[in-house]
Amino acid sequence: MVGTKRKYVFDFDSTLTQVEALDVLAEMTLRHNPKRLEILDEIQEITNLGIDGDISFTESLERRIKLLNAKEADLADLITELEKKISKSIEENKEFFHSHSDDIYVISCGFKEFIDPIVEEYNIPSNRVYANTFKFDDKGNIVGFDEQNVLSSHNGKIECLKNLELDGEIHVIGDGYSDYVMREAGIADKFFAYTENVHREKAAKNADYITPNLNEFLFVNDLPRKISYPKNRIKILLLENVHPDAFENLSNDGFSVELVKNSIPEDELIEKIKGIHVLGIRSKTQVTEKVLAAADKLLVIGAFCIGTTQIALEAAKERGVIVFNAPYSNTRSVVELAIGEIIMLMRNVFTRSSEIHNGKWFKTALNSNEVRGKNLGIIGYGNIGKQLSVLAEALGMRVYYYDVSDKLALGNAVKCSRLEDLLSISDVVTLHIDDNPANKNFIGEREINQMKDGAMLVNLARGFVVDIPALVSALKSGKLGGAAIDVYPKEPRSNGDFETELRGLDNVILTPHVGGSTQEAQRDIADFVPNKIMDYINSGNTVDAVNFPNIRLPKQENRHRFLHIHKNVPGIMAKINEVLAKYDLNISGQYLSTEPKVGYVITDVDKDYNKEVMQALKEVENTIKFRVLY
Ligand SMILES: NC(=O)C1=CN([C@@H]2O[C@H](COP(=O)(O)OP(=O)(O)OC[C@H]3O[C@@H](n4cnc5c(N)ncnc54)[C@H](O)[C@@H]3O)[C@@H](O)[C@H]2O)C=CC1
Ligand SMILES: O=C(O)CCC(=O)C(=O)O
Repeated sequence: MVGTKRKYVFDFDSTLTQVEALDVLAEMTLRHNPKRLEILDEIQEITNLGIDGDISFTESLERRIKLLNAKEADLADLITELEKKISKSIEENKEFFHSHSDDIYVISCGFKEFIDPIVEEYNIPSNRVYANTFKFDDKGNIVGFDEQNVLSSHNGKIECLKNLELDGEIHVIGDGYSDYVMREAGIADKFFAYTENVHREKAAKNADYITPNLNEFLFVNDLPRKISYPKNRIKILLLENVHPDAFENLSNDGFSVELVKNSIPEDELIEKIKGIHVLGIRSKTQVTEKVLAAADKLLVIGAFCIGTTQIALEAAKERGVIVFNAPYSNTRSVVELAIGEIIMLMRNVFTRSSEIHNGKWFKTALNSNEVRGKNLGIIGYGNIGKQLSVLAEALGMRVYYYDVSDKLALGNAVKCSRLEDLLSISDVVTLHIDDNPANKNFIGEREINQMKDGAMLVNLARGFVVDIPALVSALKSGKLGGAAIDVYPKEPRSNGDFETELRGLDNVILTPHVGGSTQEAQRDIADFVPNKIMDYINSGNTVDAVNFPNIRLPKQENRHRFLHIHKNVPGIMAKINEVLAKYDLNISGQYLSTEPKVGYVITDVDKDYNKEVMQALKEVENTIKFRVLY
């Protein structure tokens, strides 16, 4: 055991465990009581009044025990329940309790009958647990508590700690007012407000330090801990109203997450990005080289969408910033909208609908056609294009497709090797090419002229791929029979006014870039992208990264993991391995993946090593980023 001068005094309820034990006991004993809910509320209120110091603790205890109606026999079940409710970060750091056992005390206003067996697992013996004890009658009913015990009285913890006469610096870790007062009374040196389970304003306000979990406490005190860096220190900024599930997923894993509704312009982002470890965006936020240069802590960018050209991907790579996207989450949503729009355009539905909105009845079959048997030309036969192909065939359409890459036809779809072949045969042309800047003005006057007279154009890809003035003039002249446009060369950063030359034209469906905006897609993205982010932060995995060598890593158990991102220059791996050899590390696995510009090497090592090796690895020439994970 390691002996130190410092002593650690832990509270029990809501600190070592996630719950207040007497509340759990009440849930059990009142299970069959018809007034259960009322009594539970009352007990909870009394608990809080006691914890916050608003009524005397003795009074709180007396009133609760009376309402509890518990028996000695209930305690075994309570202990079983509490064993399942140990605070997450306490459970993770069992090793700390074992290695520092001699310096750890529990001072609680709870009861030894259930605290002792719980903390025994954490190597804290009964003689270092200070708590109340129950009084039982001869039938085994809990009828009271030992009133002589100082802990049953108001501010009893002060008295208890004083009586212990501990030497050395005393740190108190707890969630309530009764913990803080030990510091206020001058018998503890520091009070850490423990907020993993409950954030009590009074305790937090009076704390020397607010610790959201034990990892943070161990980190700031440089004590042995399960994880290298407390997750609450990792700051995540999510822009553009990403689905709240993303916030939940990332916060539940312990990260500090901020949600912002809109996209923010470059100059604001340059300021806001400082100190941020993870940035989440959708299609509007431009992550430029200047933004990346200001991003002093940035590790990952999550694009909560498919497209990633809004991000300076190369610059991110060179700075060791990994980019993930959600390549499939909104595919189906785009496809369904495309199908709907194709039918609406072919039936001229929006024209008819606008007429009625304007008070005009015009029943006609003019320019209204079924899609069955018509030719659909899909440009870009990727994830969206292919799925659309299958659904369109199911509706009886004849599908033609064109793609720059060689793509296998699904169903009876026919591949066109020249764009003009597709344009000249299609009744509806739909664009699903990617957001590569080279696709600018992909459909212009020349391509429109190659289309059938009266054909329809659908664009759910990117605004810049269509030359809008050419489209407007083709719609006005009647060369094209209609269009459905979801994306625009310039889109606003947030909801509000918007102007486009396409406004007011007949049989033109205009939507505000909502192809992927369904509950299903956004929920799926909010699951997919955070998982990628967490996987990289927590274990170094880069599988599915858009701009980075992909490495799928095995889980490391009982090892430390070195993540080294470097410029891919000759001899760099030799230098890294030279350092590892110099410090005599025992390597259990090494994984390397490189791209022309960067290399990513992961080394799993035995836990005992000279920590100077970390600085030495950071100093290897051409190192971009270095992290240790455990
Ligand atoms: N409106 C919206 O809300 C949404 C729009 N999108 C857009 O849809 C695009 C396509 O998405 P996915 O199908 O998932 O992408 P994908 O990458 O699976 O497919 C794109 C296909 O286009 C092909 N392509 C690229 N340039 C081409 C060209 N000049 N000529 C012919 N083929 C070309 C590629 O070879 C690839 O097969 C995304 O890049 C994004 O810009 C995606 C999701 C939602
Ligand atoms: O809904 C979004 O934020 C963008 C959808 C999109 O265009 C994409 O996923 O690339």
